[in-house]
Amino acid sequence: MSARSRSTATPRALEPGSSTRRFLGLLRPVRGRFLAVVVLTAFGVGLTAIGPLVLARATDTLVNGLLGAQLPSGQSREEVVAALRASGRETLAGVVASTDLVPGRGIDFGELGRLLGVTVGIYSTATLLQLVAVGQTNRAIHHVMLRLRVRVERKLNRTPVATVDTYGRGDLLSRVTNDVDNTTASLTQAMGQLLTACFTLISVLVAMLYLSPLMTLVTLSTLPLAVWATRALVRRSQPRFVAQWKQMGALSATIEESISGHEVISSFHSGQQHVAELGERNDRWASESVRAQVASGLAMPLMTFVGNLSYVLVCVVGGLRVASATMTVGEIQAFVQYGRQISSPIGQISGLLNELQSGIASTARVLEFLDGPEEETGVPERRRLRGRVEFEHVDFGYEPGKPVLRDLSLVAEPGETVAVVGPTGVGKTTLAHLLLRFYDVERGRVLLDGHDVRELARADVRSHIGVVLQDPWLFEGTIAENVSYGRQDAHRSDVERAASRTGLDQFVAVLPHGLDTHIDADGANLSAGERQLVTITRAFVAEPEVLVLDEATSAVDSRTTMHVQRALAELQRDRTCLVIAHRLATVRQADRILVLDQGRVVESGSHEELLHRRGAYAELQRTRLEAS
Ligand SMILES: Nc1ncnc2c1ncn2[C@@H]1O[C@H](COP(=O)(O)OP(=O)(O)OP(=O)(O)O)[C@@H](O)[C@H]1O
Repeated sequence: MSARSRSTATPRALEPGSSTRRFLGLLRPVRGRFLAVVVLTAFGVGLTAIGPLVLARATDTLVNGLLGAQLPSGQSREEVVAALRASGRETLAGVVASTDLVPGRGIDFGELGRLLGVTVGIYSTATLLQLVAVGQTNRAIHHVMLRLRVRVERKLNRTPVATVDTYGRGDLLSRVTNDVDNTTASLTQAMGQLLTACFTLISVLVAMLYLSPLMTLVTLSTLPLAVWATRALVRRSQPRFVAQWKQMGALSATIEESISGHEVISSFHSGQQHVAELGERNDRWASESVRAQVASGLAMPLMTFVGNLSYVLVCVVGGLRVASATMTVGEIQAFVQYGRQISSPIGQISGLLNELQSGIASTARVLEFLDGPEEETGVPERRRLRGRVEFEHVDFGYEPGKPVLRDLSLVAEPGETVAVVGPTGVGKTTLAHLLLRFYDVERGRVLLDGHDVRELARADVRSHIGVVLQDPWLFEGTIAENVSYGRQDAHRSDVERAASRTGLDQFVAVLPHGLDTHIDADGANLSAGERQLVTITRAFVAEPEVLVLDEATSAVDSRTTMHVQRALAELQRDRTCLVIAHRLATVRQADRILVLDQGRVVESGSHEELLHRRGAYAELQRTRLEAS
């Protein structure tokens, strides 16, 4: 691979800080809705925090009534307190002094009912606001997710082949599926639970401070312990989550291999070996996953423990405060409630931050892919070329220090059929990769009608080159859709004309819906020959000036060979044709045969000329004949 293309093909890793920023940046397109969610959540949670204050009043009304009913009427509260103190009942005196009861008066049910009504109203409104916030959150996240998936889909279509190779197909698959899902789940949590937890923390803190700064301090005295535990857990779990998602990528790669190579695996009975490898990767993923989950799973029990500690402190100190008449029983009850309300968001925030780490790690992987190099887009200029192909002193290697082509030069004149032969792995297919700009040369030039292909847009180059590969690629859809894939603006008449020229029409005539017959993914319900006829017809529709045939007839059964040969001959007529020949039987008709060896063209001529010369080609023929 060239130094230039190598540097652009390598994906860059994101800085940890910038990935968090960009994770939150995903919410930018829905900022209006996000703001609405923030406001709704703030009000909803704020109301919930007011609830215990009203309930405190209700409790005090109850305590006042219960105590008051037992005290003699006709005395003032102060007189009752003094009498209790005189009889040595200090604690009860303190409790009575902390209230505003009227001796002899029982429970004020009217006041109690009103307070309970207010409480129900507060909690109902809070629930309603939070429900609306959840609805808005879901809509916003749905929108963000949709945009992200569209971006990923677009990017996939623009990612250069070289970059896909760099990631590895399985890892890429995992980035665009698992990591996108995980990003979405984390955003939902960040926008929902995390927001609620943060607002709860703030509003409860304000309510507690309003009631009693001292008791607030007592309630929060366990906070440093909670913060320390949270930070320790986050530090431990973040690298574990990154490792977990990395292992998930590797696992997906193995699964993808076993699906795409299913037939080969079955035919070589190597299923067991594959299962073993899958098992090993699965184990590695499971072990990373367990480590990550154990680290983050410790958060909840730890926070519950800290919460309970604070509860005990509030009860003890609160009891003393009531006895010393500085607080009411209702207020202490409110603090018990607040203590619970505040311990839950502290625990939640730590747990959610842990999960967010996993989401941010996934986002970094998705963004790394989205930031990766891409091919220029745009509609190719549709102008006719003569179709002259030239490789001029080309040097190229996929990996540094491993050259494949060395100072290679060749010319295919317009309309000429040039076959390239040579030992396996010598670089024949690489010629097609360079011509199509899947990769760029390291040194030298590849010229199309005299233009350096690197100076033309990739889409432009490819619009002039038709490719028929060894392994026909078909997608799920009708035969006509598969054929017209060769040219976006192809009409039905173009498809029909091409089908009649390649003979595909005769094959589809017996199918139930002709050209509109639906084919499975990869054309599994067609024979190999039929699949190839479809791809040849596809190349026909595109009307390219140059054709690359990658040993197009190798996978064809004898019944269809003749048809495919005829279709190919028709396709080759009046076009420059580069035949990447992996078998020698198919090259005899070529105008010229080039023999590649050690990265160079070592012989050139017609079949007869080369045989006569008794050089590399004759040697290749002889070894092949002996081998067969
Ligand atoms: N994407 C890639 N990344 C790294 N190396 C590659 C890549 N594609 C091919 N190669 C290597 O480059 C060399 C040339 O490969 P190429 O496919 O061009 O050979 P070929 O002559 O077409 O072989 P065959 O006749 O067996 O198909 C081989 O050593 C191959 O292993």
